[in-house]
Amino acid sequence: MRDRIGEDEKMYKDDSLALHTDLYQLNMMKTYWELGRADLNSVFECYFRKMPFKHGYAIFAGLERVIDYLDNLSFSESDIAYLRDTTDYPEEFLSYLREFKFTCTVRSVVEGEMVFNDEPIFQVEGPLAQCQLVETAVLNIINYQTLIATKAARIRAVCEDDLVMEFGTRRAQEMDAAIWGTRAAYIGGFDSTSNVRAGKIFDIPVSGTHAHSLIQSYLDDYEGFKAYASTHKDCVFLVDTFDTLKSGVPNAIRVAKEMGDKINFLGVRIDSGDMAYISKKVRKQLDAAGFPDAKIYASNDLDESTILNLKMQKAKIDVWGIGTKLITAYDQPALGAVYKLVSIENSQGKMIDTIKLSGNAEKVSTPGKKQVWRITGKKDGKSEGDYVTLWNEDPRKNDELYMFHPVHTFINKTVTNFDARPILKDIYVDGERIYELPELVDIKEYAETNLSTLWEEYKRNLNPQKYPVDLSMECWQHKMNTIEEVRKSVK
Ligand SMILES: Nc1ncnc2c1ncn2[C@@H]1O[C@H](COP(=O)(O)OP(=O)(O)OP(=O)(O)O)[C@@H](O)[C@H]1O
Ligand SMILES: O=P(O)(O)OC[C@H]1O[C@H](OP(=O)(O)OP(=O)(O)O)[C@H](O)[C@@H]1O
Ligand SMILES: O=C(O)c1cccnc1
Repeated sequence: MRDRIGEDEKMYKDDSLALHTDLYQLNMMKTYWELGRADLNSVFECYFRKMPFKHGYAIFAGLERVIDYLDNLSFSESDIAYLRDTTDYPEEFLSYLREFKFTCTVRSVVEGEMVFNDEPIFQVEGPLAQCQLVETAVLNIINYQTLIATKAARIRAVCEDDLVMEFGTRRAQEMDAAIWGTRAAYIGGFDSTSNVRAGKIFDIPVSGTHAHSLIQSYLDDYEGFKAYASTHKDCVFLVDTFDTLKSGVPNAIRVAKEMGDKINFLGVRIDSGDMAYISKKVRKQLDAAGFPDAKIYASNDLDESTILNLKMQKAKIDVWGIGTKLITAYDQPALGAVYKLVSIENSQGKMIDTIKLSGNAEKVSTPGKKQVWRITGKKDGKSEGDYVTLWNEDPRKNDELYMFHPVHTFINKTVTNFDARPILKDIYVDGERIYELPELVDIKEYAETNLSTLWEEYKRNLNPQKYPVDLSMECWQHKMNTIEEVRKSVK
């Protein structure tokens, strides 16, 4: 009998995340282990192929959770017992898993960094079986969090300096998505969350108004607002339960006047109807009643395109509450990041770079262990593009850099007077973590300053210019040679 928390609970007391992987990873580990290949040195790299939401940049998020996963990666007794019950793995292999210790070197871009398609954003180097095991969880985490941080950045871009509140928990794809999605949204530019636990765990500012149910429970706007106001100092009244202009706002004003200094009447929230039309009317009502500083909050299936449209219509909205469309990445539910083997030790102990071919030129992987360099003009501090090199290259040694499109090579430029910054940083060296996680506010601030190095042309939400992600000549030539070699070998 396994050691369960309770009869009805599926969780195990010693639950671990080691089995948060696809069965095929364990099956491949078994092959490597049985045939003496488990400890061959290997390099895997993670990247995505298309910009999410057709946005000009993505914001990397997920490293904190990946670190939490890797720091604690080991098979528990119940994991081993489960595998014993459900697979034909021999005891020796189960013992190998029981002894498992993560000893890889991990490099990653840091959270808040701008990242682009077709460049490595995460790299794992070490024993083949270990690199293989972590693929699923690493992709699971990075795919989701990077997607949400990017969606948040798109929303932040149209909201300009307005406050943006995250309201997504109730619509999120379960609890983990709510918690980590909220954190990613904060990195991407949101100001606060409604999720109190996320506030507690990550120190994100928590904020909120009240729901229709409060008003419904009193069957009346006035009674509902009065009740809330008599029990809270800060008040934002939800005014659209029955009739925004005829009842909601007039009663909010009445209560605000009656309560005077006893409350901070922060404003009203609108959650339905034509928000351009209604917000303008509401603004007039509040101003006429002597509350020019009261803010108008809006929510209801908002996203960057409705917000932009509302702004175009000169809607008088000051604060935006965003749930569903952010937390579910409604218009693009997956980032599509992949994790590919780029180099493997052969039987003579030599590293051999590998490739995955495809009929589609953009899907052909780039062989070899690589670094990504952010190239920035020294004069203006603006990013010129990312330059992907083989590991042993250092563009800082060059006075000028020839940057060309890896598929359409006629698109090229020569860059001089530049800084080159390697963006893949050491996180673990031989299994030992050497990277200290920054505070979340610092990550958020980093994302913001990082973004200021990007030309406006790459930042607009609609049809942005394509930011260059180029291969160094050596890296490109190496890719061409490898393609040629593989083609010959399969003939
Ligand atoms: N002026 C506007 N311009 C563009 N989009 C708007 C405008 N006003 C509201 N919207 C958006 O249009 C959608 C309207 O949703 P819907 O048709 O469900 O109306 P609703 O007001 O929520 O309905 P109900 O009154 O039944 O709650 C929402 O996504 C909302 O954010
Ligand atoms: O629209 P979203 O972007 O997803 O933002 C979250 C939504 O959640 C609440 O509505 P809900 O109907 O769940 O509860 P309510 O009774 O408070 O309106 C809130 O009023 C928002 O409309
Ligand atoms: O505080 C709010 O207004 C809120 C919180 C969650 C979802 N919708 C609204």
